Formats: sequence, C-alpha cells, structure tokens
Amino acid sequence: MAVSEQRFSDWLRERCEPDWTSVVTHPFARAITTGEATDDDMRRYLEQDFQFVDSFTALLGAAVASADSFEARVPYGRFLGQVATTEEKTYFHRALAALGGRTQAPPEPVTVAFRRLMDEARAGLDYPLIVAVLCVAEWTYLGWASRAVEPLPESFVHREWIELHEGPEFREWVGFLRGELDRLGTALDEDGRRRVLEVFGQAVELERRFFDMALS
Ligand SMILES: Cc1ncc(CN)c(N)n1
Repeated sequence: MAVSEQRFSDWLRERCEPDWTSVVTHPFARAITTGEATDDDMRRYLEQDFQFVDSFTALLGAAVASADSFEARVPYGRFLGQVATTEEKTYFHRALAALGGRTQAPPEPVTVAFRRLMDEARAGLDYPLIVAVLCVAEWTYLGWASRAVEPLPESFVHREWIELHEGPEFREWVGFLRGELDRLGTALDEDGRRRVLEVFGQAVELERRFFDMALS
C-alpha cells in the first residue's frame, strides 16, 4: 500500500468488504433505527452485548496502558470513564430491566468469539492491534446509527442505543480512533500492516455475525 495516497483506516475498511457494508446496513441494525426490532429481539441482543461491553471496557484499559503517548491515552481514559460509569452502564441496566433481560445470560458462540478476540488483544498489549479492534467496534456502530432518520423511535431502548452511537462526541471519538490507525499505519512495515488487517478483518466479521445472531 502507498500509505501517502490513502488513509490506512480506509485501506483496512475497503479490504473488509462485503462484510463492512453488511454490518452497517444490517437488517437488525436497521430494525433498531426504525424501532421495528421487537422487545424480545432487543432483549436477546442486549443480553449478549452487555457481555461484549465488559471485554470492550477492559480493552479500553489496555489502550490507556499501551498507547505510545500521553495525548493518545487521554481520549481512551475519558471514554472509558463514560462507558464504565455512566451511559452504557446505566443504559444496559435500565433497558434490560424494562425488557426482563438478564445481565448474566449464557453467552452465544459469537459473543464468546468476540470476547476472545478482545481479550487476546488486551493481553498482548500491542497498541495497533488494540486500536484495530476498538476502531471496528465504534466505526461500524457509527455507520449504522448514522443511517437513522428523524423522528427516532419513541422507545428509549431503541432511541438511546442509536443516540449513544451517533452525534458530535461519538463522531469525534471515531475520528480519533481512525486518526490513530492512520498515524500508526505510516510507521508499520508490510508485515505490521498485514497483522493489523488480520485483526481488523476478524473484528468486522464478528460484528456481522453478532447482528446475524440477533436476527436469528
Ligand atoms: C457487538 C458490539 N460492537 C460494537 C459496539 C459499540 N460499542 C457494541 N456495543 N457492541
């Protein structure tokens, strides 16, 4: 890849088609944006996602630890604080309570696989690989959530889940993650870029399978 000609993050995303487009246009994601995802479907999906968010939060901690500069550590720390103490945590508890869901449902195979990928990246403390997984998780979610049109669904379960993954702050966060990948990509050799692509691609595939699971 001629790094100067194309953003590394775009180069990665392009190599993950058609899965990338399948995620951001997934029927289940669209059903969230329209409010058509049933309470039963949302309960099953959020029960699994609550377990995803646990490993995701730990991965944010690994990003704080492995980032190569103080400037890079700060956004992870800020976002980690939000996920761990406010938005996603209170959202999950309110949504699962409203839907009669469990915080400790048996994990589906895709949840286990996604947690394994995140836990491996966390344990490896390899910063580019950690950013790759975080970037896929957030950029794909911005991708489907930004397709929602006003008026958003009335149900807070759908509406707040969209709002958590859209808006200026979330865009800035995704922009930061992409910028980190772009910056790191210029310093990586061919083998390093290939390793990032491998993990990036695994994460995109798991995002697609996660929505497939929610639909079944
Ligand atoms: C499976 C999954 N992927 C991404 C996100 C966005 N944080 C999420 N909540 N769940």
